[in-house]
Amino acid sequence: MSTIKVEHLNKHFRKQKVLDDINLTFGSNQIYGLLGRNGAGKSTLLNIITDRIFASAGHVKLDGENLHDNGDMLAKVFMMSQDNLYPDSMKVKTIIKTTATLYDHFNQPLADDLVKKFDVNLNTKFSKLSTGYHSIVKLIIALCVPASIIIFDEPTLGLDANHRELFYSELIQSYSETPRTIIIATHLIDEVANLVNNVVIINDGHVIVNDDNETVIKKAHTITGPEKELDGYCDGLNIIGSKRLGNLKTNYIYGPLNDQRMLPDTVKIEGLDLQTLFIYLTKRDGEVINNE
Ligand SMILES: Nc1ncnc2c1ncn2[C@@H]1O[C@H](COP(=O)(O)OP(=O)(O)OP(=O)(O)O)[C@@H](O)[C@H]1O
Repeated sequence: MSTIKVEHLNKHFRKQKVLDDINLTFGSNQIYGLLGRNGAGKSTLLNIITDRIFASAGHVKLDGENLHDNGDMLAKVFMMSQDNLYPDSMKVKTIIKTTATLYDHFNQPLADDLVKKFDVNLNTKFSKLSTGYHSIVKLIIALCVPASIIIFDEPTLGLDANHRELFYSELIQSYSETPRTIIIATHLIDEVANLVNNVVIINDGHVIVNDDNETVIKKAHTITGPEKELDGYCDGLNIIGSKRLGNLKTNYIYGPLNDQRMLPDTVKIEGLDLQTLFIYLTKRDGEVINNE
């Protein structure tokens, strides 16, 4: 069991309220996508979970025990972020070796395999690695440590498309061999949409979506038709955005449809992908998307 509970969490930096009464459960052996716009508070939340910074109020518990200042419990949580934790002059092979000595069950065969697959030069100093390889070295370590909760904060920063694909497939492979709780904060929503089984969206310091992937996608619809028929059909539904193309209008809906209502022949309902859903749910007042 490794369940993280975030309870009534608040964080301000001086007068700026960044997290406002956040309540979340990250369940055992699930993969979470933590999504939010720039500055939404994702890294702040993850830094509080891993006790790198303090909450202004509230708690984070792992299996019922407070994580704050709790070395035994914090040892079960590993976070890969863009923060540099390694000395610049340290060679990659020393970083991996040192990490392996810190963890009893570090997966050395996997580390060796990933070094080959990602074509990492073990003799390069950390400071001399390219941006992508900085991320790759940290990803390899995150995949090999025996923590029961692995957090990735922007794991693919700087990775080319081939290396991103490789990372996602290695993550799935590693998860299927050793299930654990995984939280991925990312802006590459399309790329993780089929990888995560739960979606958490933070906006302006609040959780606005917190559900399993299937439920989220079931509630998300694109409905298109001539304006009058479309608006009649969509009356009372939760319309999160609209756009017009010629004589046709599209409404984006997040929430239940009205099953009792007749669907006009001219109106078509389709699914809505996670990225488009995210864009409309987090759109700011007055912000223009897609020439709406
Ligand atoms: N140490 C700090 N001191 C002051 N303000 C901070 C600090 N850390 C974060 N913030 C502010 O808190 C807000 C949330 O930042 P955070 O890094 O958590 O967002 P994020 O969702 O991870 O964003 P991004 O996707 O751009 O990385 C931002 O407005 C940021 O400027």
